[in-house]
Amino acid sequence: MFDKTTWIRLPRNVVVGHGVLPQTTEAIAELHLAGDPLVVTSPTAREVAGERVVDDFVANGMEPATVVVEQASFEAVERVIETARAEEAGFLVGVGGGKPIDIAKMASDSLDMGFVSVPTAASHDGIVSGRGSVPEGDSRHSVAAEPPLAVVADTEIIADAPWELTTAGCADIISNYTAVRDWQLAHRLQNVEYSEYAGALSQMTAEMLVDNADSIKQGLEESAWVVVKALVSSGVAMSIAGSSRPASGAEHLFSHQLDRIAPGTALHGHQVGVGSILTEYLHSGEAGRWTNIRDALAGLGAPTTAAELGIDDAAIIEALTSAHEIRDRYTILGNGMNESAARELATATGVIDRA
Ligand SMILES: NC(=O)C1=CN([C@@H]2O[C@H](COP(=O)(O)OP(=O)(O)OC[C@H]3O[C@@H](n4cnc5c(N)ncnc54)[C@H](O)[C@@H]3O)[C@@H](O)[C@H]2O)C=CC1
Ligand SMILES: O=C(CO)COP(=O)(O)O
Ligand SMILES: [Zn+2]
Repeated sequence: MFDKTTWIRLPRNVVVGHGVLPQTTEAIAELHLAGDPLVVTSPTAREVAGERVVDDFVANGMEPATVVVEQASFEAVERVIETARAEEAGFLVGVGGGKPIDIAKMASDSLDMGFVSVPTAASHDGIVSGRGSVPEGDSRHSVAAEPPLAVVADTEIIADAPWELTTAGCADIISNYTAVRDWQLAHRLQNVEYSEYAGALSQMTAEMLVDNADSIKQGLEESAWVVVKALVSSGVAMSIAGSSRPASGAEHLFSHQLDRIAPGTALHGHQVGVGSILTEYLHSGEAGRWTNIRDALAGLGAPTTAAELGIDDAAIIEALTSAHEIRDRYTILGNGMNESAARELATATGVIDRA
């Protein structure tokens, strides 16, 4: 008997473009959500977009409340949940970079409430996905959470964000190459369920971003457009898969370990980009495609070395040798790398200098 079931949870309205922020109210009206919004934002994002979103809600006859969060923590998620209950909010709107969006996403999952994502930076694909990432104990990877009902990405605002956030978003997309490689390997070796559609979409998204690299330049608003579209596509791939597998393999495990070993030093996307150089080398060897990944990252102005990440060599080796331990996700790291193999890999790829 055929007994497969799948739920693909996707945003209904995705609005991307120059000056679309005021269309947030319209994109939400179409969703027929009941009640008033609770806007979850951060101090900077409030200035660049949050206040305007609140004013537009008021102009449309709503009574919005606001919570300003600074850190991605369960304490912040709890604060949002309590405020939503106290204010009797009907739905949540995350305005900002990855942190306020994750917090709104996680809170809406607990509250069983609709959630809308208004990214002010294109820093990674969490701004459009149904995955939430808040550190808990030793865990840094994402978990299933409420996907946004709508995404409103104003490229004028995103293009004005610090450039490194955009190059981090690019690198998060480029890392899809190795994530899919790891997923296919896990399918072949461990019979992990693989989705051809999600794998192909994720891989194509990385290819299209690299093919369009010429239009990704500091000061060009088109860059924000290209990167946001790629992040949406990557988020859809994760929704089709029902997991982060299409966009997260060993390069993400490496990055999650760096988040523990050297917290707050480098951006998520930049770390996974360097991780991708390393794991592509493991997949295809010295003559393989790792140089294409490195050159694509370098061309976009994303880091390709430990020094450019601002992370010391010892932390790179520690992350490489411990990354296989942190999640039940089979990758090219297998049962783990020993220290000499990790050092050889990191020096062969130029991520660290030979001692
Ligand atoms: N849910 C998921 O699947 C994923 C979640 N994450 C999480 O996302 C977080 C990192 O995301 P980020 O976006 O880097 O963090 P973030 O929300 O802290 O933003 C980074 C910085 O950019 C500033 N910023 C944002 N937009 C701006 C604008 N338009 N103009 C000026 N400044 C602006 C913010 O104020 C902040 O200082 C981490 O907590 C990480 O764990 C990372 C990857 C995937
Ligand atoms: O960052 C992600 C995809 O780009 C999410 O991956 P994780 O599930 O490893 O956190
Ligand atoms: Zn990522």
